[in-house]
Amino acid sequence: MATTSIATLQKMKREGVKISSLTAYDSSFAKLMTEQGVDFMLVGDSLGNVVQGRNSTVPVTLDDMAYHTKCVRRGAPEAFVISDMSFMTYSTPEQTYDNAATLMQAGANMVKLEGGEWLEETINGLHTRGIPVCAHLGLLPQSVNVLGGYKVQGKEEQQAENTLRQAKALEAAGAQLLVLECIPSSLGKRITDALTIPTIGIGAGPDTDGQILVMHDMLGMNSDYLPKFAKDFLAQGGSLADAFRLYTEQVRSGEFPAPEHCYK
Ligand SMILES: Nc1nc(=O)c2c([nH]1)NC[C@@H]1CN(c3ccc(C(=O)N[C@@H](CCC(=O)O)C(=O)O)cc3)CN21
Ligand SMILES: CC(C)C(=O)C(=O)O
Ligand SMILES: [Mg+2]
Repeated sequence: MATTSIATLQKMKREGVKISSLTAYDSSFAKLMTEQGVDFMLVGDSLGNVVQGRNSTVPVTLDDMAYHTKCVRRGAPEAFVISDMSFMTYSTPEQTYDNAATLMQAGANMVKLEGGEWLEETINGLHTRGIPVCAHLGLLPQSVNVLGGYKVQGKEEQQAENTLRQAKALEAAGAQLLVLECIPSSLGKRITDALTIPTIGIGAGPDTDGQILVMHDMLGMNSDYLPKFAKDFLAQGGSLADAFRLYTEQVRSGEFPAPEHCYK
């Protein structure tokens, strides 16, 4: 399989080919999902929830992220891998450069940071120093204690305009990819249309340039509670390989996400 790069993802946006991505935390799953056509993987700090059994991503450390990034990289030597910068590892630009370097040297191709305009200088500094950046707007799970829960963001028109403005600012600062989490489909479309960089949605509607899900959610493993945007592909696929293959097929065809996975 051809090696994916940021250039591949840019081309997919230009040509209207939907991007399929999943979180990955270990080598075995990274290998399997890459073989089934998943375009890129995110080593998400959601590992705090699904691997470590915590109730938020706040306790996850940079060492945790580096460890799982190494595991994923070993399973998929040619894949495009993004690693989340964990809580409070990107508070200042200087601190961010050191910590991002640790993740890049662990095997990441790009790092992801949660937040808006306050990150402009940091993103520009990373980009200038050769570290590609994925931004993340909408619901920011590392801010769950500020938000008071995991809620849909950008429902009011003023909030929506604010998010759109931040998206443009982060693109201008050098972000090359943007994750949009838990926002109305209409806002997902507005932001996607306004940017030249690809947008990757999780609960952001069908019109983002690509989709991402937490692997455990798309395998139906989150037994107590599944977010509205999740879908169990193992139930339909019958095997892990088929679940990953079906997911990519349904993202490509636009069958996923369906209206029941989206916010109005
Ligand atoms: N397993 C797992 N899946 C995830 O998607 C995920 C994690 N863990 N951990 C980190 C964050 C937390 N995330 C979450 C968690 C819950 C909702 C959720 O329950 N959303 C409500 C919105 C309700 C509303 O405001 O209307 C929903 O019903 O979908 C959303 C995102 C996404 N990330
Ligand atoms: C939900 C995705 C986008 C994420 O940031 C994570 O898995 O940590
Ligand atoms: Mg994350």
